[in-house]
Amino acid sequence: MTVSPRLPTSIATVCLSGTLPDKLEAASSAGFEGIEIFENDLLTFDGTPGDVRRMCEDLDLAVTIFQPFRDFEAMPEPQRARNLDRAERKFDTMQALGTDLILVCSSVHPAALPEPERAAADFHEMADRASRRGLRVCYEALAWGRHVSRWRQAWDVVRRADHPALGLCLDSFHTLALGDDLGGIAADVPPEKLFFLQLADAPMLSMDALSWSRHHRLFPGQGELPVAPFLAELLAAGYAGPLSLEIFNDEFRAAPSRRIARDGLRSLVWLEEQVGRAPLPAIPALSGIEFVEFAVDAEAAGALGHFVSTLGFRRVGRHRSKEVELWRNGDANLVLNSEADSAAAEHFIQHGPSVCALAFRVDDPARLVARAEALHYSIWSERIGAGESSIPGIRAPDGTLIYLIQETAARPNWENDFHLEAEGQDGGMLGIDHVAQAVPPGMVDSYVLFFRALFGLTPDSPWDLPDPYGLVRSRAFIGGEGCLRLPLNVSESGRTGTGRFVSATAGAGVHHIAFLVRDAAKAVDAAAARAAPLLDIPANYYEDLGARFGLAEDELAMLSRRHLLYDRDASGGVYRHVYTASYRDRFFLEMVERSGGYAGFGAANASIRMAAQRRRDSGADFGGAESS
Ligand SMILES: O=C(O)c1ccc(O)c(O)c1
Ligand SMILES: [Mg+2]
Repeated sequence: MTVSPRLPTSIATVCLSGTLPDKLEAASSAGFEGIEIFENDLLTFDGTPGDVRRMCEDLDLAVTIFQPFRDFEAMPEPQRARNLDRAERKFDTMQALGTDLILVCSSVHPAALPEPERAAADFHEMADRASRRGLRVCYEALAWGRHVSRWRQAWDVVRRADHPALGLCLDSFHTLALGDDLGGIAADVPPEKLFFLQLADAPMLSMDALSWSRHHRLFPGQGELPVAPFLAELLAAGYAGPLSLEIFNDEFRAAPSRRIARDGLRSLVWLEEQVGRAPLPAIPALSGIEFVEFAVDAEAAGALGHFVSTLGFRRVGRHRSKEVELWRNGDANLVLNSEADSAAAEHFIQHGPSVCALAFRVDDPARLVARAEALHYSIWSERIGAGESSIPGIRAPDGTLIYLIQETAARPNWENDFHLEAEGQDGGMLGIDHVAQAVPPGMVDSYVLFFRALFGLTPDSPWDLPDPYGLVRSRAFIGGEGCLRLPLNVSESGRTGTGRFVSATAGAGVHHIAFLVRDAAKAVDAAAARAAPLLDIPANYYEDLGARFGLAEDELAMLSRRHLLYDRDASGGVYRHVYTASYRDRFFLEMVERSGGYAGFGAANASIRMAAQRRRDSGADFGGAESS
């Protein structure tokens, strides 16, 4: 089979924030080849269409389409004649803009007639006038169109109109939102009638199509619609025009346009891989989190070291050439980095004591780096001393580094980089179970794309977690057959734990690290003996737990005595877990025991945890100098 060359990329101005020049600049600098000029962006611009054309030429952007032209077809006179005049005026604009294609979306006008032959006659006339100027027209079914809402109805009109300057525009959202598909399009529609393609994804929501479309569209890969099969089918039918993104999204409109444009281009690179067009370096096997690295200064390193020591961590190594400590409990590693002039130091200045890097174990780091580059993510390599390991890092959307550690049969060789001081002792932890991040509302979709497109993580079902001061929405991303678990938490309220984290640290980042233990009860007893700042859980919780799960009295007493939280899934898998108070209102730790294949995160207990943390934090926060 011959692999066709990749199709030109394009993005609609409506996807991006800012003025028209900002939008063009962002699209061009992200690497798009084409731009859809959304009419409103032209109307609000105080230059001429010719100025827009020149800006696009300077930025190497082709104007792929001018859109939308609304409420055109099947109107009674005199609106019919007026609409054709209106079209002529828009043709003038198109010529000045330097595009030959206009999109007409299906009419929502109450007076539009339900007669496809009338619509076809109008389109024949419009296309005829367009073709006299070397222009073309394409017709798109809006999911909420008055008489035309499906692509087959739009095709029926285009077929009847039978004019070479008239074709179809397909938009994945309008088709997929109605639960429709492109079934049979290759048999019915000749390729030369497939004029334009708009790509958009969206989360599954139950709401009317118009509100869904105008506020919740996403780039392909960020939502849940089957956009890749949609594209594959259209390519099989012979579509050869641009791949153009058309996203109406409230957060995109407010976010920095360059980040959003970059994500858009990434989504198309990923989509072309999904449909087998332009393969990327394959995703290597991921097998867990080798370490979590904190950016600290000397003072914070002391306090944080004390904090984690209450969970049984011990300092086991010092870096051979840098101010970096390795703390370990069993197979869980924490790195405390206070080295000046490093990525960690930069992170510390911007965010204070916080997680600046995660290290994933990967069977082929170089291949993942190549994939990251193909997806336009930035790569970081830290300055190293002689003989030390060079560990590649990838920048996450908030600037946190994801280091890639070569997975080997044995544990990675920390000896290269660290003087190990206290080997041999084992605090018994089995590793890092999951790492949750707090993300500001406008950043979530960037993370979703990062996790899915780069690492191939799959999203778990979303959860609403009620904090006493607002709702936290949570969604975990899972990879490596469950070895890698990364919940993302977002809150519109600045007063929730998640919201306060985001403002305290000026950005996104890790606010919770869970360690896997063999026996939660033993782990709690040991931590309590070290005066760990564990949360107090109210008696009401255990009352309800007993009622919900029918736990035996002695088991319930065992849990409540230790303030252990408990969850059980439908197939009997059990989760026992305990949380600490937060470290300076920033992040907190958890110890978890999983049995019977439990795969969740105890989401049912999150509200109990958040309320307990607020009680705790409004009293004495654990600052490291003293516990409880
Ligand atoms: O929401 C709209 O009106 C609208 C306009 C033009 C489009 O291409 C579209 O998909 C939707
Ligand atoms: Mg559209």
